Amino acid sequence: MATNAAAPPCPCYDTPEGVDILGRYDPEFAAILTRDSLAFVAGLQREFRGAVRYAMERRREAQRRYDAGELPRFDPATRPVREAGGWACAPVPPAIADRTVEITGPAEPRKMVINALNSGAKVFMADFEDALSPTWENLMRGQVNLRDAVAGTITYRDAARGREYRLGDRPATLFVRPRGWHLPEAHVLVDGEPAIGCLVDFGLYFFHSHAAFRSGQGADFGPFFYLPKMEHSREARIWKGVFERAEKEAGIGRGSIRATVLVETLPAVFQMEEILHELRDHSAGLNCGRWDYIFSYVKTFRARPDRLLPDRALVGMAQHFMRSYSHLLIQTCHRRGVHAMGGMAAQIPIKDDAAANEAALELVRKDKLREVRAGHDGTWAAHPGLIPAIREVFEGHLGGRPNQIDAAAGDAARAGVAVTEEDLLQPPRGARTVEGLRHNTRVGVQYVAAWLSGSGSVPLYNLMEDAATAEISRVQNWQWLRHGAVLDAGGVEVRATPELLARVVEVEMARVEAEVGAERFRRGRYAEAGRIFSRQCTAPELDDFLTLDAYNLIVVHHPGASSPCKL
Ligand SMILES: CC(=O)SCCNC(=O)CCNC(=O)[C@H](O)C(C)(C)COP(=O)(O)OP(=O)(O)OC[C@H]1O[C@@H](n2cnc3c(N)ncnc32)[C@H](O)[C@@H]1OP(=O)(O)O
Ligand SMILES: O=CC(=O)O
Ligand SMILES: [Mg+2]
Repeated sequence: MATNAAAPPCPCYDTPEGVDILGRYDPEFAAILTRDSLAFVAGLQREFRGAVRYAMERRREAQRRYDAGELPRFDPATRPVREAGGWACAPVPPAIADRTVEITGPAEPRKMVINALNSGAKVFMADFEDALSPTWENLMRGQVNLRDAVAGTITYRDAARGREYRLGDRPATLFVRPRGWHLPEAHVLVDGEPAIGCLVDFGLYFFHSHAAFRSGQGADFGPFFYLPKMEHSREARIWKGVFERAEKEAGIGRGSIRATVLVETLPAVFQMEEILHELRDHSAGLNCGRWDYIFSYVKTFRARPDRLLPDRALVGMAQHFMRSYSHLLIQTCHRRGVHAMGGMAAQIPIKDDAAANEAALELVRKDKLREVRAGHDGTWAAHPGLIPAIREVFEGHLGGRPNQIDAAAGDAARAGVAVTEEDLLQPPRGARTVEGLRHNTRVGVQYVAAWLSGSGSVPLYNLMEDAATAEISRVQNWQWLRHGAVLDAGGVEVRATPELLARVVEVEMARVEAEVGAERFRRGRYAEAGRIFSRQCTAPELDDFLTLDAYNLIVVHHPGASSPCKL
């Protein structure tokens, strides 16, 4: 009997004991997902998963207390940490003394990574978080891009436009933002369970790049990270443990790794000193993640009809609670000797209308001037086209100094120690309108459609939209419906109800279809996005994260991807 010729061995990842890869096999990804790098990631999972589970349970428990009427506040138990004058964070590494302008963008596409590194910004924050839809392809390509960026070998050819991309002479210094603690990575199983997403992001990048980074960009320090969405210093303590383990395994000095923590949840603003204290040997300061912070304000106060937000467009840094947050962050960082980073203005360049473009740039300039006058040491830019204007504002104000950490100057310092719990919680003021409900819906649906299709940051109506800004749209609609907010409809008052939202979704979906064209609408995931967004806005209980709920829709399993080969 004739036998089949031996089948070619099926390509699959070579995994250590207890690790399974369910994502598509690709030889490029296999160079990232090596047996040794996966063993490193698995070690992190096994040591820290219990602590992460506990921290997530404590988040839920705190929320139950807020739902019952308790307000977030400074913790009396950690008063000594806040009031002690005798401690400071480790000195700032010379390589990141000057962070006046930082560009952010997703770690994939590759072209964007090169553009960001060449943008003239001091730092590029490569994002696995708000700006990246965490598909397997994006995550793995992002890892490939960052490895090549650190090695200095990253190039890209845009065949359609006949353009070559390569690194310039003075690339920005790389920071990497892994996902938040709450997100799983369903394509990597450790002991049969989905891995913790941020430990996959951190672990793979650290494993492949720490040596090249430290001998190149970091000048003996690094790698550098941004840490998102924490709610309590116990979560920073887990990162400290992760860093110490990584440093030990890599044989590099304790305190090499540095991280800037985004203060972008309402509970975390009451924990800034404690977070810096936990990370004091690894700290690279704090950042005002203003968009997630607004999202978190709504989420924390989900049960309270007295905390309804006005239209999203009115909740800016001029609101008392936002200004107080930025001032307290600056005071805290400067007291402890680290950078107080500003946040993201949502405007991006407008290509086809010079006057509108100038108006957008002016808004960015004003925002940045407010930041640097308040005492921020640097800030974020969403787009390379904004960097000259932002640099001019920051460098003009700093007058040759790399930062103003020691200056004790600025509005925040002048405000003294006066930022109180009441300041931080003061409800924002402004109108609530049906147009606001419509705008939230139009933006939310388009963002979810883009995210499901693999794009985590998109331009919509001349603004940058990412997971954080989209979350505001979602939770604001939910909050208004939940509490039956009275909305202004051009002089007439109407109440937010599920029926009103259903009508708004119908009208806005039709408008989006007309704007993007019937063909793109049909091929895109707009209808699915409309259903998800509506469901989320009308859910009896608020989902913690839009991206957690929608994550299953972007998971694509290839069960034969890791050894022993099962195909
Ligand atoms: C709330 C937060 O977390 S904020 C931080 C997370 N969010 C982000 O990082 C958003 C970053 N910004 C972006 O993703 C983009 O600017 C967008 C999606 C908003 C707009 O991008 P585009 O539609 O590509 O803009 P546009 O067409 O004007 O781009 C012009 C060029 O600039 C490049 N570019 C635009 N933004 C960036 C960026 N942030 N980094 C690097 N390059 C960029 C584009 O790749 C394009 O390059 P090319 O000329 O070589 O083709
Ligand atoms: O991550 C930044 C934010 O504003 O959210
Ligand atoms: Mg954020």
